Amino acid sequence: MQHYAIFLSNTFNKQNFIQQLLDKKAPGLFASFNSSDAVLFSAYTVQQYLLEEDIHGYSGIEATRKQTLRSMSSGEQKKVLLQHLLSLKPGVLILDNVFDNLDTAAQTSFKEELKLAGAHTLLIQLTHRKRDLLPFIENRLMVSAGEFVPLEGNTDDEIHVDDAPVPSPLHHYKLSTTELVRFTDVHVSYDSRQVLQQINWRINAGEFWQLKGPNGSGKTTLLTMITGDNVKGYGQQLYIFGRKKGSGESVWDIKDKIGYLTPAMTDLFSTRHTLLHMIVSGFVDSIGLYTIPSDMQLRSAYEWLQLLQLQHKANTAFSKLTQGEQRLALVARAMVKHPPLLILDEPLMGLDATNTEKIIQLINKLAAETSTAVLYVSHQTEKGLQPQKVFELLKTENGSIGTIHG
Ligand SMILES: Nc1ncnc2c1ncn2[C@@H]1O[C@H](COP(=O)(O)OP(=O)(O)OP(=O)(O)O)[C@@H](O)[C@H]1O
Repeated sequence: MQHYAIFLSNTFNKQNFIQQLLDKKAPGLFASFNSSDAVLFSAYTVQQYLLEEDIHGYSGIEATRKQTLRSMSSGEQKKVLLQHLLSLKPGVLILDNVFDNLDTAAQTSFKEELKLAGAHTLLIQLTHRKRDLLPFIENRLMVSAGEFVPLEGNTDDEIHVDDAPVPSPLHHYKLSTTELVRFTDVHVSYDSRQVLQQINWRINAGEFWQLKGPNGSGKTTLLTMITGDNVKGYGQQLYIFGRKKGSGESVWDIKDKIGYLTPAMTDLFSTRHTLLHMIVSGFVDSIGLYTIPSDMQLRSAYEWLQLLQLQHKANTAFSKLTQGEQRLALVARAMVKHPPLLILDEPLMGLDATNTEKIIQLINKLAAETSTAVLYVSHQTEKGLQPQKVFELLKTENGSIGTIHG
């Protein structure tokens, strides 16, 4: 079987290439794939099944699970999708950034399953990270001047971001406490299954934390309890910005003090908003800009674009930017108001090595040069990221427990 692993940069038109494979109109080297039906494993496919479940109450891939797809963690959703696609015994399986969101154990078991599947299914792996290339695929390609050519080098390149200062805040938050978040002996169960036990964690002003843990360990659950999007905190010793959960605090007050980024937000900006307006919208927490920005806000947004070295794209539609540029802009948007707490949920998902490095350097800089507390969430240790402390979730039979390092 002639499998292919293709290393891509974020500038390649991946969607178009995938569509050609699905339509059996693949060009040149890949024309031999056109005689077989292809299926796609990607974050987009998961989204499609979630939509299906939202509309019809059933996605069609969760048959072996009692739980809905929507309530599963992102890693669990990907595992279910792979099982489903492999059960179809497709002629061609396109793997788009297959290891995103997966912890080390899941990556190992995916590699084994894909190797077995490779005996009867042609695999085309598309990845933005060389370290994710499937070891058993010998045909390794990259794109150069629009052509597929043999891959050069086995390590990801490194880059450095501009050293301009972080723009100053336009407004200073007045908080009654320096303790932004406190969990004391907090536990969470879903349908009588305990997923978190005895969580004890404090996040103080200005600290730089990483929240880490394998798939399904409860990272999203903890995050949504902090942002006010999860009712599990009520009646427990959970304090957000000094107020006990359920003591009449407003969710909008909480959200006002938090800057938030998850890669899924990218799709929300599909309209014609310019990059500049998208950054400004961070001042008012809207998705896109619907109010007239003040001169100060516009000036500050330009300063952010300077830091990102994207001034020349200020009036470009956000949807027309490369994936790396969009992600840089979303970090800036979450940070423009210098919130007391900045939450970055898997901010590197789907990025190539160059953009990964840029975002990590930007995050380190924000944490070091501002008084914002940064909470970085991912399942793995990120090379180059410099959190002061790590809150690590470890799964046990009775739900995850948290340990603190650093
Ligand atoms: N509404 C819900 N109903 C039932 N189970 C749920 C619900 N929400 C979360 N869970 C379960 O709680 C556990 C923790 O999920 P959570 O999404 O917090 O994990 P995670 O650490 O963010 O995982 P991942 O890295 O895969 O995104 C998972 O086993 C998930 O299936």
